Amino acid sequence: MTNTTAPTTVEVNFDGLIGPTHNFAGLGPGNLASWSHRRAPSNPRAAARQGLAKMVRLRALGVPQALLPPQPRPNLALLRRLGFSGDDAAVLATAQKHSPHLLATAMSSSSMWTANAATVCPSADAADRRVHFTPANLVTSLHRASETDITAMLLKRIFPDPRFFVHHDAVPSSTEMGDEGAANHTRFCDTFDAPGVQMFVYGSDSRGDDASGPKRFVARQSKAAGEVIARLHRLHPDRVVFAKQNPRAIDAGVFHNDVIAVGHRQLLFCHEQAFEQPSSVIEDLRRATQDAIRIVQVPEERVSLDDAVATYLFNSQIVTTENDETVLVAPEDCRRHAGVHALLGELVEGKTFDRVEYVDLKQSMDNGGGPACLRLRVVLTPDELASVAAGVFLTDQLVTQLEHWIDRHYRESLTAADLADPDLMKESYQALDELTDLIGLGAIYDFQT
Ligand SMILES: NCCC[C@H](NC(=O)CCC(=O)O)C(=O)O
Repeated sequence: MTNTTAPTTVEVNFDGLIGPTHNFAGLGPGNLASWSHRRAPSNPRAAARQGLAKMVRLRALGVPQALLPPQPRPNLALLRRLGFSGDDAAVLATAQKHSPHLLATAMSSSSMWTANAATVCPSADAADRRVHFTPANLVTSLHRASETDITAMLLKRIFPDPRFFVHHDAVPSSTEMGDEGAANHTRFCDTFDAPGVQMFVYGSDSRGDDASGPKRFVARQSKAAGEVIARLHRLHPDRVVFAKQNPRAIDAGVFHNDVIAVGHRQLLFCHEQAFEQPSSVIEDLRRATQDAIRIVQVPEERVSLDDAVATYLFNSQIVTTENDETVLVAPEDCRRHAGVHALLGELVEGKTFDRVEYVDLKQSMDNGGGPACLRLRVVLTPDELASVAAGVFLTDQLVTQLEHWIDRHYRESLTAADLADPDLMKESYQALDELTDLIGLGAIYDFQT
């Protein structure tokens, strides 16, 4: 690589920095890992270190890497709104006494999974040539729905210039318009500067075919939300595809489509059970991309739906490195599973991927969040990139600072009983206060004013 290369449009990964109150509370609807680890002790320091190490790996591959800071927890405003009163310590203590579930809701570090923060459309796809953001309403669960307002605020701070960026309100919060953001949204393109085709995947259709929906778990993403976002983001209808999730997959633990499918440039890598009608999805994608798309479907007999969910194979990230290699960044669990590991060997041999790199994200994985859940992809032209708040981009210096910051502020372990500890609240606010300074965002949270 020479440094005379002209600046190009890039895809930046915005990973959620895992917060100091990371814990396991079994809060994720239809999320088997979250449920099976409920009330297990968590390791916030290890969690944050694992997430940061993943960001460092991606940056080393030549992928532009930035972060979104954690949201303030405890969410005292939420607890007060739920009727817990008194001073801060009393609010925490009464919540713990009367509803440990609501206390955990107000302590969740779930904003780490930034694939659910928003749906983002690059300027090349929008009629007004601006980047569009719609924060997700996450209406299915209270702990996640209470992320939306802060997410919207953070995105406006980080992408402030109205010449380049449009920030929409979240889709109205109603179960018929459930929206979980980019986890159910995939964009296909040749190079990042070229116009893309966007696929909106949904589990429920408010127009009344819910009899064919999942039986065991809730469908979190609605078709209506995707339609709203496609309109707001001013996408060309010929370049938008809607695809319905297979209800059997949702019932097997595929609570977001990114548990079963991942796209990058013109490649869609998915399980054959991902969609209700795979052949019509393929046909629609072929038509919209004018046959440019390559689809690699893994059959059930190679990897069962249950094994796909258990290993999070399809929650891998696919990236193009600075040497123009296509690399799959997969959870360690895929290396440990003989069948999945063998399949990945074949995919490398067959040149679907040049290489597979494995990352240890155990703390996030135990709550149902793999590599792809932890990142929000934002495609930016050089001018757009130059206008983004610079402090959120990883640099060698920031990495060292964050490592020290985590080690200084995060507890090694947390149990459900610790969640009401007023010292944990102080530690968490103190950590975030230093962090927002470190990344140049200043005082942005209520507790800082
Ligand atoms: N994209 C991955 C999201 C994982 C997330 N898990 C959670 O919220 C678990 C939280 C807990 O159980 O403490 C979810 O299910 O939405």
